[in-house]
Amino acid sequence: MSDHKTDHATKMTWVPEASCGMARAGHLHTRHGTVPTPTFMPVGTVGTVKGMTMDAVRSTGAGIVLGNTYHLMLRPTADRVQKLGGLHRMMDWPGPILTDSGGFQVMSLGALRKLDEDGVTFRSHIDGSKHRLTPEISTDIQFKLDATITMAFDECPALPATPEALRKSMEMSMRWAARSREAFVAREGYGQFGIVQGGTERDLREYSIKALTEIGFEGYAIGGLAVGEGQELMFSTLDFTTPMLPQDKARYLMGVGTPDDLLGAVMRGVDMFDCVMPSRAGRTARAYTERGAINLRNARFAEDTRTLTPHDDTPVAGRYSRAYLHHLFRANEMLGPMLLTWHNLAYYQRLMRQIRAAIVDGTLDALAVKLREDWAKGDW
Ligand SMILES: CNc1nc2c(CCc3ccc(C(F)(F)F)cc3)c3[nH]c(N)nc(=O)c3cc2[nH]1
Repeated sequence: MSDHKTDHATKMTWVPEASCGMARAGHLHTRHGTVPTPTFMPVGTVGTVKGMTMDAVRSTGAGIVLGNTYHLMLRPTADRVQKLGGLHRMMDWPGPILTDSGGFQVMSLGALRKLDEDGVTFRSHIDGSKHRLTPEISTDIQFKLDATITMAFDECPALPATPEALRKSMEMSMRWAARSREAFVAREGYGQFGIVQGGTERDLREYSIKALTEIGFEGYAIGGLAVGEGQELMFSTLDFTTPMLPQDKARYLMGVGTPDDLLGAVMRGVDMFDCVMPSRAGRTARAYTERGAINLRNARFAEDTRTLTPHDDTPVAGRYSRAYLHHLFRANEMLGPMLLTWHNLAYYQRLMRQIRAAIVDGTLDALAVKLREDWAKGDW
């Protein structure tokens, strides 16, 4: 058995196909299949994309789904997921799975957290039981989950924060990144992503990228954003951050975003995205369409026989009227959130396919103008 440290298994790779300005189109090759980028990854927090069967998720064109260390370590526990054959088998998803390392969720969901240099101690938001996460524990949990892409264990500081507080937090996250890499078991087609921190400070982002690229990861996430800084500050941070990242590795902007966020971030060199918005909106009667978002609980839809979108490329879009969806939400029927989550995820995947095609044929700027015009028009 080779010592996994020296094991030269070819880990996952990202291969460029085309570029248009800062935007890139490529393919992420992994042990569980190849995914075209840019790509939007549906959030599958506790081993399910809420309200969706995996067949439905696949029908939208999704390539990678997300899972979460924080939630799964609490329930059903990493040992049980491992006993059940890992996340792929448990949730019947043969494609790549990316798991977050849990630190972000501890700070946003966990109770009575105690953060120290070694890691974080917290109480479960489910039953109050005491738990600990460190770079080593998080990396080991992600191994047991059989994550295709493992995220380094980091701290995502709340914004606004002073440059001094951001520097201290980022430097600790870089020490945790080294420990996460040390604990990572290299396997053919699997990979681990480092997470760039440093808030909106150029010098801190530069320091963080230097630290992570010296350690060496299969991909790099841009963390510490989409925490209330607003789109303008997020974009200006991307403007100086993505050019400093390795050209030949995938970039993942964590927690982003609205359709307009995705478009702007792809144009600033980002390849991978995750966001709870399309699925959470689907559960709250908010539908994303080519003309912006609409709230289907609104009485104006009660007899609107039109479908949500002219596209009929999913079992939802071409079949159900707004009036029917309005009725389902008013009646509090579970089919409402199911159909609308399906529609919203399909809309996000269609948007990413449109953006990718425009990068390949060099028409991204024209597409951006058209998309923003239509979103601004509002419902037809
Ligand atoms: C919403 N804004 C945001 N989300 C952020 C996230 C969570 C991303 C995530 C991953 C997986 C799931 C899963 F539930 F589907 F599994 C859910 C959410 C971050 N995660 C880490 N590690 N560092 C960051 O610095 C960071 C910054 C983030 N800004």
